Amino acid sequence: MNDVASKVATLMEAMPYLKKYAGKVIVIKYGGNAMINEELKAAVLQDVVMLKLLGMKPVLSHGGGPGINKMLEKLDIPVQFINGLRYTSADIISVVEAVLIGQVNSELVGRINAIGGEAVGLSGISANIYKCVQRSEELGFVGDIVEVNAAPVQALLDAGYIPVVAPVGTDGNGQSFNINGDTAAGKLASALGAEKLMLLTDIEGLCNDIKIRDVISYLNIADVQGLKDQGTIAGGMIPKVDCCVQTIEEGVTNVHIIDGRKPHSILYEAFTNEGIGTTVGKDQPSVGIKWNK
Ligand SMILES: Nc1ncnc2c1ncn2[C@@H]1O[C@H](COP(=O)(O)OP(=O)(O)O)[C@@H](O)[C@H]1O
Ligand SMILES: CC(=O)N[C@@H](CCC(=O)OP(=O)(O)O)C(=O)O
Repeated sequence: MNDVASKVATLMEAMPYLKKYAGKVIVIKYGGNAMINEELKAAVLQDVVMLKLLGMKPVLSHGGGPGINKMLEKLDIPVQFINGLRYTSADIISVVEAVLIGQVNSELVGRINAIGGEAVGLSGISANIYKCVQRSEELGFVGDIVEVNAAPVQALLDAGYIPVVAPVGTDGNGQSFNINGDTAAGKLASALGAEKLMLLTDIEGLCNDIKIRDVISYLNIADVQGLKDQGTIAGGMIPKVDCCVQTIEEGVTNVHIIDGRKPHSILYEAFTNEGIGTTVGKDQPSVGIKWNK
């Protein structure tokens, strides 16, 4: 195929997906180590703007854990995670807000706007978007979301803006809570009735073995407990997969864990027949699992 023919073929391959996703809400979770590299960050934000230009309603729900760690180290405050969640003292919640809202959110908004999108930055504190209760004494100011007020985010989408949302919530009485970025993105996707949730991460997808990187291309949620029991789903993948399961149970049908280190992974996932990473669902048997039996 010559060069022009192959470009046209790529566009034609995208056609059914463009039809399927037109006017639909697509929530993208961006965070972790996939956020550190500047070139990749530019590619992710270009993809988000591209989705908007192609007629979709993208929402960028971000994390920023590495930035929080860096700031805590500078301040000589110890970093501690319990089952993938950050111990968040009164001092640490101030740092979390400063980094996630003051730095990460405003940087992402500025960069989207610089490449032609119209982004508006919010956190879950804005209009009580993420109403929380304390998760446990042990974790300090970590919140469990008990209610999502998606109306302000929906209003921004309907007005043509790209909402960029930080994972900080509130008890509604002025106390802020730290929320895992994946959990917040999943809850927001469910509340918006999103067509698709994409969780960008720093690995190819859910793997049988992270040393071999053999990706499980389709994960039926019925197999999650078995994979946890045999130790395949571990570490940071636990809250990520739990979030996928909950989001699917709440009615979002297209949920994907994809490699945020691969440039333009969002466009690959959305508009190519192969897709990439791990699709999580409940409609077909898992593909690619190796059971240790
Ligand atoms: N079975 C698995 N497949 C892929 N990654 C896994 C698996 N088990 C544990 N992990 C770890 O989970 C990490 C991703 O989780 P995390 O670092 O919390 O993501 P992010 O910060 O991108 O949100 C991977 O880098 C990997 O080290
Ligand atoms: C409760 C909790 O652990 N909150 C996370 C919020 C940020 C986040 O999730 O960032 P990534 O997506 O970049 O990891 C934290 O403090 O690190």
